[in-house]
Amino acid sequence: MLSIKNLEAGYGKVKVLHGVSIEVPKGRVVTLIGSNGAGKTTTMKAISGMLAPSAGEITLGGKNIFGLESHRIARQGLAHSPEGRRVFPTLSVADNLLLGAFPRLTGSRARGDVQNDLERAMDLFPRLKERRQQQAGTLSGGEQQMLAMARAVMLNPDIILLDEPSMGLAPILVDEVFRIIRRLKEEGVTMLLVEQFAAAALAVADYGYVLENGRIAVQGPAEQLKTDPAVVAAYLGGGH
Ligand SMILES: Nc1ncnc2c1ncn2[C@@H]1O[C@H](COP(=O)(O)OP(=O)(O)OP(=O)(O)O)[C@@H](O)[C@H]1O
Repeated sequence: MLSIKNLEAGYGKVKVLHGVSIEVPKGRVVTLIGSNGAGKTTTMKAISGMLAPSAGEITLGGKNIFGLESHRIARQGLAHSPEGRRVFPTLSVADNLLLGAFPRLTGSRARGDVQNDLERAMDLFPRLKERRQQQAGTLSGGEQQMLAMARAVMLNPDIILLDEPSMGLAPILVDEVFRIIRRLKEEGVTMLLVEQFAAAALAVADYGYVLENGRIAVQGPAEQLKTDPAVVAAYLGGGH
């Protein structure tokens, strides 16, 4: 499905990724873990076109998406729910969600029934359903984060990149986010997940990669990583 080979990217002259290779098979959840500054967000941005990668190969369903502009990559069926709360503050919750479907309406992908998808997104995110007419800018931070995630779902994508969906959320909302990820997985949605809660990410994922200083240091089935002494010591110790 999504195949990344020897990806290199950075900011100006500073190289952050030094040849990252990741495979995300169809229907699977793959997690990318690593400490602060390892390059997780940079990897996600380079895949979705928010940042222009400098070298490597990226294909989605066998088609090249390396170096394409982000809106073209979205049309190919890749949704990116970025870190932070990127919503349109003056629009309602429902209109934010409808905008999530926009790339697919203007692209070559099937239009599908947008209204149906809106109802499906509301069912997945009950908190948003209760607030569908509320201005997005007046939602709580956690709710805005959920809205950003729901908007990615609205693209009806082949794959969703989720960058720290639980960041800054109260514990009860973190549980809700993971419940939603689990449900999307049951529906067969392919996901690449970056998460600060490595244990929770490995519990939902099929496979994991550990990024250290812009390189993949360890990879393996999630079950295996959960008991890997180096991974446990660095990422699954107290507090995670
Ligand atoms: N816009 C930018 N300009 C310059 N350097 C940047 C920029 N964004 C990130 N970096 C640097 O790139 C490196 C990797 O950052 P990145 O955000 O990808 O890490 P991360 O693994 O996602 O970290 P975190 O878990 O803290 O979000 C860091 O050293 C960071 O300072």
